[in-house]
Amino acid sequence: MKPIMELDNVEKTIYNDDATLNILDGINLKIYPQDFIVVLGTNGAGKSTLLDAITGANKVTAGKILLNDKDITTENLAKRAQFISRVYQDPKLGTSPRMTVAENLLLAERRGLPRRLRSRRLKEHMPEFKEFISSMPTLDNRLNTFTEKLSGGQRQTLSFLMAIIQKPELLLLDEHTAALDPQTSADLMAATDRTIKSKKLTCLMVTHNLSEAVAYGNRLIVLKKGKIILDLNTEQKAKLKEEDLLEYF
Ligand SMILES: Nc1ncnc2c1ncn2[C@@H]1O[C@H](COP(=O)(O)OP(=O)(O)OP(=O)(O)O)[C@@H](O)[C@H]1O
Repeated sequence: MKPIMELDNVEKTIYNDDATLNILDGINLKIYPQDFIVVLGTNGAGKSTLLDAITGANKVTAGKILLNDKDITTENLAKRAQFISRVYQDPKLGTSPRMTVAENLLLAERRGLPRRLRSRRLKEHMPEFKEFISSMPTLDNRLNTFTEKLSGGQRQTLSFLMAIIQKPELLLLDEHTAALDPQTSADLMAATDRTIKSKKLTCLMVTHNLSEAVAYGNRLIVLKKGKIILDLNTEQKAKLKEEDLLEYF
């Protein structure tokens, strides 16, 4: 099987006045279709820098990034955003507060299309959006609610739906449940997992939550000081227990 994404010896080096920091230090990773890879690591391990390197928010200093065999190492954020989407930790990022849930979904569905094709006829899309949010009970009957009136959990759920509405080649989840209360976080995580499976998405998820890391995904990588120090495949991950991970922290 061909990988969707390949990181080949990726490095991010920062030169300070008196020190050289290897924030990403020779990352080699192949992400295959329908992989759900969990990324764990202590604070400062390089997780956000890795996601920034993949999206193009931060350019790498060495190595190559391939998307479906095409070298995208020098492509900018906007170009890559057609294929790669990201959900952040902060419920305020990713959604427009003064727009309704349905308007936000329309914006996400039309993103990247030429202006003349960005239909303003929201009404026509309502049945489709109703169906689209039906798997997310927390957003039931909320299509006409202004986003600023939603709870943090509802807003994160909307951010997640906006990130997948165009079915990205690669979905990046950047601790997307971390800012929520434990029950809301668990509910969104379970809904995320169901959706990734049913829509056959390919996903890379950063988390600090060890039980989530054990329970979800088919692969697990641990980052430490910019290097991948553990890379478990599906079989190895199936045998994994939470306590096995403690030694890496
Ligand atoms: N522009 C920069 N200049 C200097 N140091 C940087 C820069 N960007 C990141 N770093 C450092 O690189 C390391 C990795 O940062 P990064 O944010 O990727 O870690 P992380 O694993 O996402 O951490 P966290 O779990 O705290 O979010 C940190 O030590 C950080 O201070």
